[in-house]
Amino acid sequence: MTQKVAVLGTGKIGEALLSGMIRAGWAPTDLLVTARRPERAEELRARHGVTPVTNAEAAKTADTLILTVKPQDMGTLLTELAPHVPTDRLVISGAAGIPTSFLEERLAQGTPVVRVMTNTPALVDEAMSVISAGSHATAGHLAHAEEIFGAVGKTLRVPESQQDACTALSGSGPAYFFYLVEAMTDAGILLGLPRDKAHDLIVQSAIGAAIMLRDSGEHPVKLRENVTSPAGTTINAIRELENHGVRAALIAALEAARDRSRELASGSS
Ligand SMILES: NC(=O)C1=CN([C@@H]2O[C@H](COP(=O)(O)OP(=O)(O)OC[C@H]3O[C@@H](n4cnc5c(N)ncnc54)[C@H](OP(=O)(O)O)[C@@H]3O)[C@@H](O)[C@H]2O)C=CC1
Ligand SMILES: O=C(O)[C@@H]1CCC=N1
Repeated sequence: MTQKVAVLGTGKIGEALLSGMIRAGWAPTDLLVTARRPERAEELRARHGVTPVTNAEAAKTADTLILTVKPQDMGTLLTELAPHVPTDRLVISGAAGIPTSFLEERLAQGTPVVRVMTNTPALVDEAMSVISAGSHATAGHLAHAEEIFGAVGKTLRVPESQQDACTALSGSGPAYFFYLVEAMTDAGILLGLPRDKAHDLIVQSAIGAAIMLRDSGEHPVKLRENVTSPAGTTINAIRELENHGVRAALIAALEAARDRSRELASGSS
């Protein structure tokens, strides 16, 4: 029997997931979407050939519901959905901070819930999605969530107690790398390079470094040491990074992201 999947609140992350599922072979006719604005629903239909429905219709029709609204909109969406979700549906939450218990308390007793934190590289099938079971989710439900999110990249199962930390690392993670590229491109301009050349040099260096990190099996310290020649250029840069507390700043930044994820747990702003 065909499994229907509905993405509810199809914004940036919902659409990234949806497009990846279609690239991976899901039939658009088996994918339902909901949106708050009619023009957004039509945009999704035109772009992907998926079927826009109401939240209630999605709840009644789809076997799996993936909720990709903002944490602050989750309470309202669940209030609307709750009367319509049969307990044999799998409900997946993609929202930062929101614990599975938040959904379980608002849905019918026994509804299986899975929490997933993915990231925007889903757009290029290189997402990192971390997956945790709620109290009624079985191994089969987790495997189904892995199948869906596996369409857009890697998946990893973690205890739910680690979800806020994972949100800080990989959920928000791409933003830190974009920020670094932005800052390093500015440095290139200071050093007299045209912006487009500086951008290309930094992006290719980032891609090369990322592939080495993934494929070489070497520790990042060893990879950095290999670049850092005695009395050379790199060590001068590293000294400045240490002088400016960049390592401490990153630790503090990720701690702040983890804390914000915890704050979002109640779904309030
Ligand atoms: N952006 C990211 O990098 C990541 C985001 N996330 C999580 O994904 C979720 C979505 O984030 P993102 O995609 O960036 O946000 P978006 O605002 O792009 O997407 C959320 C969408 O939900 C719609 N919406 C809100 N309420 C309803 C409703 N009741 N019924 C139907 N649609 C509704 C919004 O409509 P409208 O357009 O009218 O506001 C919007 O299109 C968040 O919970 C976030 O924590 C997780 C990982 C990474
Ligand atoms: O900034 C946010 O809250 C979302 C969650 C992870 C990435 N973006």
